[in-house]
Amino acid sequence: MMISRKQLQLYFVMGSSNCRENPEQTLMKAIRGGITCFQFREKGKGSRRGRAKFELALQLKTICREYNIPFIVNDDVNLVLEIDADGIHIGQEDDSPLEVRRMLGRKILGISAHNTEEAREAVKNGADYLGVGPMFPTRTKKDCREVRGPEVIREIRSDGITIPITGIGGIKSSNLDQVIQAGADGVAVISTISHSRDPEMIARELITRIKPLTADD
Ligand SMILES: Nc1nc(C(F)(F)F)ncc1COP(=O)(O)OP(=O)(O)O
Ligand SMILES: [Mg+2]
Repeated sequence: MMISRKQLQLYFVMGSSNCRENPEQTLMKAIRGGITCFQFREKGKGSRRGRAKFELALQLKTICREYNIPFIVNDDVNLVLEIDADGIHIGQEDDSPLEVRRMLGRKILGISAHNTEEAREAVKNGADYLGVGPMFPTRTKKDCREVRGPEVIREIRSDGITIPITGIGGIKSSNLDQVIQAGADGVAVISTISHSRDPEMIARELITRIKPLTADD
């Protein structure tokens, strides 16, 4: 299963600990506002485990399927298989991409990359898209690598890498154009939407800015 450049335009990443209200409500509002892809990233202090994590994943997947939004799971290959998610996102410290690809078959495989070497390796290992960041300072991911900014996307593109790319890390309305002009097909956000008092309005504001900057498929 592929993921299109258009589906990567506004990629909402969220877990219950990122939300002001309940995650189902936050996701529904973000979808109404126009997000184009969703990642369930249930991680960190206060995140759900075991059965509670499974049930929340199922609920959020059901909502995404209703609105034809790709449902990606962060890190957890078994959960992807248990709930038949559309794909997975893994980073440099997670399971090996070749092993994950073997287990997932044709599902979407997203891989984090922080430089051209990691990007090239990820493409060789069959990534369907790259998540590159952190673009700007972020408080969401405590163990993130150094902030390199949109320049690293420009470097990856000038290395001849053409697969879909989304930028992540500290992205908001006022800085997303730099990420797309550097060569990303869209942006991934967590707290810009999940901490907002009006997730629908902020998602709409973001996608309205993104659309004119990105080529349609
Ligand atoms: N979760 C992510 N999603 C993306 C996305 F593609 F959505 F932009 N890019 C990068 C990451 C970071 O992935 P990783 O380095 O494994 O850290 P964590 O598992 O803590 O998220
Ligand atoms: Mg990870």
